[in-house]
Amino acid sequence: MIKHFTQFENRQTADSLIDLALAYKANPRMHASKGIGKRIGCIFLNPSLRTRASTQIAALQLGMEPIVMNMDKEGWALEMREGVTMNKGTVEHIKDAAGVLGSYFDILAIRAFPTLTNKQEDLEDFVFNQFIKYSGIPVISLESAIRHPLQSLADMISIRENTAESKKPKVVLTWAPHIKAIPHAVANSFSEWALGCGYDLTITHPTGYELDPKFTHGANIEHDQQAALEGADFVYVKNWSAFNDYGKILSTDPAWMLTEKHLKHAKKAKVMHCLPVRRNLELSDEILDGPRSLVQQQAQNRIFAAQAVISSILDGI
Ligand SMILES: NCCC[C@H](NC(=O)CCC(=O)O)C(=O)O
Ligand SMILES: NC(=O)OP(=O)(O)O
Repeated sequence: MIKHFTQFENRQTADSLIDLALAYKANPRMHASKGIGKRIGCIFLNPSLRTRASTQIAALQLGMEPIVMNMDKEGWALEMREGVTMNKGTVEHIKDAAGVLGSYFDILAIRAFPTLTNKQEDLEDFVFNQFIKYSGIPVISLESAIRHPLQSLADMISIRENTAESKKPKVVLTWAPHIKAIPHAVANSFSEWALGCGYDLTITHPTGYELDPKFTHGANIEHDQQAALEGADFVYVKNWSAFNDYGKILSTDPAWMLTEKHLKHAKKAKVMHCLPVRRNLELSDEILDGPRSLVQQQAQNRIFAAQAVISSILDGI
């Protein structure tokens, strides 16, 4: 039983969510009436393909009614700050909006990306936490300013499925080039979950791309990408913008894009990415279309990750 799902809690909870997700993968309708009469609201303040579809499928497989609201495009502009005179662009205060949502739904799920300009606000996960504060019901993160726990849970499921029981895999998170300033959430959460699940994690990136140490404490940081990749069992490819020089792009060096050549000393490595991926910028076609790629499996596991999380929250309602 869990209340909110916003981050890695502990190994035991993670292991039981992974077990439950794998049980749902084997038998998606095994609790088809568990959520009958219950409603989940999925609130998107940013675009999504996988999270939007997989969360609805997960809820439907439990008998729940999902309602999706693209508040960024179709909702009133929300005021998040306390005590302001709303005489500018914002139309409705989060207190009022989240209060209403809390009365309509049994579970609320929110996607709220970072500003990448206001570091303090992003680090507090301000927008996401305003929904928790004012809705008064269980909340699931669909990717907040600093974390993407449903993605990480799906990633841990995918690693488990591709690891022999006796083996402790070497997991590498490698930075990749991008043309835009990209959030830290996926990289933060992947590090938090991989370390929390007891994996041997190496993170490699150009200097200046150090992540928030709160999420990477215990990982081996290696600036030499070749050295980091040696003997890897799993290579997670992801771009993120600088954390210290907040939200900045410090490098677009194409040499960091993972290709087969980079994996000559990691012959068995499986390659992961949360998607969407910019082909031949972040990751090469040859890898994405080849036998190493786990990206489709990861995306499929998003359904069962969400189903395990929703089911565990339903246990407490
Ligand atoms: N939810 C999965 C990733 C979402 C987001 N990617 C992006 O914004 C990609 C945008 C682009 O490629 O233009 C991220 O990395 O946090
Ligand atoms: N991986 C992921 O969260 O994808 P979407 O942004 O499409 O939901």
